[in-house]
Amino acid sequence: MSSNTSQKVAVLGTGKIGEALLSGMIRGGWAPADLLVTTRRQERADELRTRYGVTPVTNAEAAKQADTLILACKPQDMAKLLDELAPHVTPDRLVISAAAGITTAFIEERLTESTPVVRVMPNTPVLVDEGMSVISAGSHASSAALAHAEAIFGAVGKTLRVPETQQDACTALSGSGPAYFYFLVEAMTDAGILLGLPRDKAHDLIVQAAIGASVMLRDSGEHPVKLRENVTSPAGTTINAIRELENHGVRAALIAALEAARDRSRELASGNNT
Ligand SMILES: NC(=O)C1=CN([C@@H]2O[C@H](COP(=O)(O)OP(=O)(O)OC[C@H]3O[C@@H](n4cnc5c(N)ncnc54)[C@H](OP(=O)(O)O)[C@@H]3O)[C@@H](O)[C@H]2O)C=CC1
Ligand SMILES: O=C(O)[C@@H]1CCC=N1
Repeated sequence: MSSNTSQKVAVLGTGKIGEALLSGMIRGGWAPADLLVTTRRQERADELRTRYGVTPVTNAEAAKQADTLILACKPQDMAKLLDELAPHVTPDRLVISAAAGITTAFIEERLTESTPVVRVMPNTPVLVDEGMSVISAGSHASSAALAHAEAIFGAVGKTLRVPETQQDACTALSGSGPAYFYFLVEAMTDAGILLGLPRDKAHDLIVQAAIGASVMLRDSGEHPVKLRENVTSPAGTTINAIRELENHGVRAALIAALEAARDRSRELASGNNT
């Protein structure tokens, strides 16, 4: 929904993801006058007002003034935020949570009965309009509510609807996903250093390989196995590297890593917040 509908959207807990979303919404045509933000620290509120022209308010004011409330604090801070909001949120509001692990039921049981809640798992490429936001409806969210969430998060990348039972898995794959690629780039750049390349050249080579491979994955329609086979010449260089990756259990490590991320997402929902 764009600014000409005069719907107000508030981002509550405007940190990294909240700001990324806010900046994307403004790029996508939302009027800063229709965007409210809440923060814990005054200096952060001032920073957001100066940078984007949005209006900092308290959580209670956000609930009173905004039609859509996007909860973007850490899962560990969610219960406290909901305690502050609960007296002020009426069921004509749409509540969207971007917090890992937090279920729509967790939110619904703390708000006025029948308040529509949508759970979204974005990722940091929303900063460059290449995000992926995975969206699920709570028990009182209509298809219009889902479409509204899609309009907001669709301004900064793609969206995908899934049943909420798949959200923890999607968090492991997509929410955390960019971190794994950065980790690979970091490790492969170190390999370049070992092989005698200057760090800046190694970095540029790996980043461009990542961009080229990503565009081919997205646009070629080929299976990743086929794309990898095309690089892997008989008795060539690549197969020697692949053998080492398999010897070191990299495939199994990735499977175990994503399973651990999925499990942590589940834990956050069950109140294990340490
Ligand atoms: N980072 C990522 O890649 C992704 C994060 N997420 C989810 O997004 C959420 C935010 O993550 P991220 O942006 O990284 O975290 P940040 O810590 O950057 O942002 C959270 C913000 O919430 C503020 N805050 C906490 N409690 C309150 C409150 N009661 N009232 C107002 N503001 C409050 C914090 O203030 P202060 O700065 O003072 O602590 C902080 O600025 C998390 O739930 C995370 O699971 C989802 C997808 C990807
Ligand atoms: O690490 C985290 O918990 C958050 C959620 C997904 C990405 N970052």
